[in-house]
Amino acid sequence: MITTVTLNAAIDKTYYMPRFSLGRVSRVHNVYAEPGGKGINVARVIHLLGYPVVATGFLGGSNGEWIRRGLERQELAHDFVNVDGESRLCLNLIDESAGESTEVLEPGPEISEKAMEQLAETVQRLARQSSIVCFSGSLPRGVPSDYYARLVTVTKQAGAKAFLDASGPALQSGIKAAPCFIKPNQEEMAQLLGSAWNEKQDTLLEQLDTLHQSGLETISVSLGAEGAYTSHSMKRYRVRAPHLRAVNTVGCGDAYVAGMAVAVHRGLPIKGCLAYAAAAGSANALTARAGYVDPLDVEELLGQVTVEGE
Ligand SMILES: Nc1ncnc2c1ncn2[C@@H]1O[C@H](COP(=O)(O)OP(=O)(O)OP(=O)(O)O)[C@@H](O)[C@H]1O
Ligand SMILES: O=P(O)(O)OC[C@@]1(O)O[C@H](CO)[C@@H](O)[C@@H]1O
Repeated sequence: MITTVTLNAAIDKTYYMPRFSLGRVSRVHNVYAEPGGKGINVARVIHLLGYPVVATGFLGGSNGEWIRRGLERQELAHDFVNVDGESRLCLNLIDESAGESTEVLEPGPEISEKAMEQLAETVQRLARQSSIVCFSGSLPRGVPSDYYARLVTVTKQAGAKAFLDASGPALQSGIKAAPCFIKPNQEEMAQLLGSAWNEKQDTLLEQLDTLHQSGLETISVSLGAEGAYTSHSMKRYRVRAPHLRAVNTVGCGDAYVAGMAVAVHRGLPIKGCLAYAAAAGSANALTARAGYVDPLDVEELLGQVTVEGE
């Protein structure tokens, strides 16, 4: 099975409105409310693709209870640690006339030392039964930036592969534990390398090699509609995503991670993994909800993804 870890779970609300203007009243005509946060999205996409998955992390308060009930409705297996305080609400405001999305993300609850210990034990137990453990998203308050590194180490010691999709100090510190796979987008990659991402710049590619030397096997820089650039064991690949009419691109990165996890779990060769990950990411863009794919879309888009490289 695959385990996903969401430290900062959320009720994801997506508001569709004809027009959104700051400082004005905006009326919403369509609302979706879903259990979310990046790792929960990854788990849902893995489940929709037909593979066994368990979601863990922290849940708190009545929002946490709402998320738990939502996971049950979606038949998603879960094993969360209860915390004091409230799990957060994340808003995605979609302005249909401009075709723009604005996200408003709460910081999440304060996490105690005791809850962090409990989650480390849960991750160790689940990792022993898993091929892959995916860590995704921001850190709620009180969680130190090296917590992902600790959980990645626990995962590797338990014999599973660790995937990490984080940003800023959490990513910077997490990669010190050498996860098997990371998926920064261009912005996150620029933060990590200290310079704007440019796949033609040799000095940046050399920095990727330094990351490989520290044990990181696969680095996918996701590029939205442009696809992804991947460095795998010092070999380079360029994936072109299919052209499509995007409905909602929030969660595309999570669907990409889910596709990659499924493909690695199935033992596909690297080019097959990259194509499947991109097809899953692109399929998410076709759905109104964040962190959803129709498996038929994934199969169809797989035929339209191209992978160039070694
Ligand atoms: N507009 C689009 N058209 C086609 N494919 C897309 C589009 N946007 C995203 N994708 C697919 O999804 C993958 C991941 O997208 P992206 O780089 O936007 O992730 P992200 O920034 O991490 O997203 P998020 O944080 O919202 O989950 C891309 O590599 C691509 O395959
Ligand atoms: O604050 P984080 O954890 O970085 O991001 C949270 C979030 O924006 O990411 C998902 C889309 O990838 C949404 O479901 C969720 O609301």
